[in-house]
Amino acid sequence: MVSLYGTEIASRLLLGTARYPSPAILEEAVRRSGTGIVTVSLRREMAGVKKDGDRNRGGAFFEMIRALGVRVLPNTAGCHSVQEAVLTAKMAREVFSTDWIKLEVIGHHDSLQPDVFALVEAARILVSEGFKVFPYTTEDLVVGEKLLAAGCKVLMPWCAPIGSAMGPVNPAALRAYRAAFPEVPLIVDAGIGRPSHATAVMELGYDAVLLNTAVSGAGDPAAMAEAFGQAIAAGRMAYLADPLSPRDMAVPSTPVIGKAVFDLPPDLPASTGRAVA
Ligand SMILES: CC(=O)[C@@H](O)[C@H](O)COP(=O)(O)O
Repeated sequence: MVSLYGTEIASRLLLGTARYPSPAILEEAVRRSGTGIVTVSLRREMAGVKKDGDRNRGGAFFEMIRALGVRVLPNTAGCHSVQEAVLTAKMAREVFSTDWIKLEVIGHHDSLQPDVFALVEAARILVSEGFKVFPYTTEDLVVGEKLLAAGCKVLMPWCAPIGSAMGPVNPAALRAYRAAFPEVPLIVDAGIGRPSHATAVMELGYDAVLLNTAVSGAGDPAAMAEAFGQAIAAGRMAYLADPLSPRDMAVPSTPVIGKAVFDLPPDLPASTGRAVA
């Protein structure tokens, strides 16, 4: 269970809904992942409506998402300014009847790195209008503090650029971020490529993982979704089980007391009591 804005969610995997080979495969992936939250890009779906002229396209997709029976976290993917993000969030609130919003304000064309200045500003506006904001951010500690001061109760640092599948490129920064915000639910968002990446960030103590491309772009998205569900649960269990820290020196894993002796020196009295193998 993870608690996000006072709502208890059973799965620690948040799944994106973009770029699946078909709606049926998306549905199957959601089901097999065990996720309790899917994120949906309002802007992307509405843009699709404009492009192909099919005015039902966006509506049909949103209906299908609603029918999945999981919580919807609309997102502002593709927004590049405060105004655009705020407007998209308001439209999403109407379409999905939710005050939850995953806030993305993209600042850099190639890396899709968030514009953290605009992000903080948009978060401040949306919180003041009653939204529960999930900000997609970098692992910058100061930006994290400013987002909390703006009223965010959850932080979502990236582990690598969106869609890159690189996995955690800066584990030390993610560790420092976790340590800096011990009481805040932290969700790693973007850049995860494999289930082992998700396990690794969960072992650092992150509360959940949000991912899309690693599942939708896999050869078998539904099977990959299930693998991610299990990997995230395993990482959480390992974190709670208090894993060892790495050491520089070898430490025998077999106890030496009472071990068998293979070649006793000839002058050793039998009274030493050492076993002879
Ligand atoms: C779907 C969504 O919200 C993405 O913008 C998100 O950041 C996931 O990134 P990946 O596709 O790299 O998992």
